[in-house]
Amino acid sequence: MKMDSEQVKLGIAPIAWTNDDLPELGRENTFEQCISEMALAGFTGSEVGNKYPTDPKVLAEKLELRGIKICNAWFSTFFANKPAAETIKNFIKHRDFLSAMGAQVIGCSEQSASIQGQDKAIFTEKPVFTETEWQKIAAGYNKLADLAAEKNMKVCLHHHMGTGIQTPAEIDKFMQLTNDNVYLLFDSGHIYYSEGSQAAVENLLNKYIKQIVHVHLKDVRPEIVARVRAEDLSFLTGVKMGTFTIPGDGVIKFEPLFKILAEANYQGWMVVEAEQDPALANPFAYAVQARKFIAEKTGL
Ligand SMILES: O=C1C[C@@H](O)[C@H](O)[C@@H](O)C1=O
Ligand SMILES: [Co+2]
Repeated sequence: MKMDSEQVKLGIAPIAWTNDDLPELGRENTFEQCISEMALAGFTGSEVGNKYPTDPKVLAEKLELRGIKICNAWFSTFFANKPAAETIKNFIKHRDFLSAMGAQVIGCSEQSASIQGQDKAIFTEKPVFTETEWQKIAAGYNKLADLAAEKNMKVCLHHHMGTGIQTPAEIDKFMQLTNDNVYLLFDSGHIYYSEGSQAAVENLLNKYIKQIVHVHLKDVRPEIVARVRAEDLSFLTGVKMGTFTIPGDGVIKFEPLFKILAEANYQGWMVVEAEQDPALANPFAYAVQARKFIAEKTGL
């Protein structure tokens, strides 16, 4: 399915080079190596990792040399279990940094009670929000959306394993409770991991296609997910074992996803995000392979 390169841009996340959730993975990889290899592999966008310069001017100079733009950076919200003012204060700083970098979306995840970074069984110990918590979350995201709009930006929710907004029902609840200016970040890997079927991935994309403003292209190795489930392992143990990989290297069929996006005239970034152990999965080699796969399937 052909996609229009004027409308859809391709990025890649630094997490394959250096994993912020597991700093021992890729500690040796430098920021310069990471962005140079992204560019060499044919990507024009990146998200932000913890080795990136925090001064927008310095960061922009390094990226411009390589033809790369910042398209998003992860932001953690804690509306259910901390005072809203705390999240809002941090959000404004994050928003202003991303705005200075020219990004148009802000991908957020509700991290209250999240177990994604903890040594807990990912399939059985995730949080479930109470009605009061849902109300706090919805009010908080409505506020963030208004703050983002002040800079002509959009807030989108990253549904994520190990959080209270992981399953289709939880995503539906979030989208119903929030205003129309709160959008969705679609992550193919997280919805497959949660539900275990291609149908769930396609259903979510189809259902919210008009409200999806950012896409993470992530593939899943089902044999690793089966072990994580059978042995009650944590999310990060799974990552180290190879839960995720680049599109085209796992179980997800990406052709139907590209078709849904193209037919809906999706405009925005698609970001390859495949955290693996860089000592086992060379990030540059995987980036080149991912870029080739996307070119073959979309013409981008
Ligand atoms: O967008 C993401 C950011 C990472 O920190 C996270 O754990 C990863 O799985 C993801 O989808
Ligand atoms: Co993601």
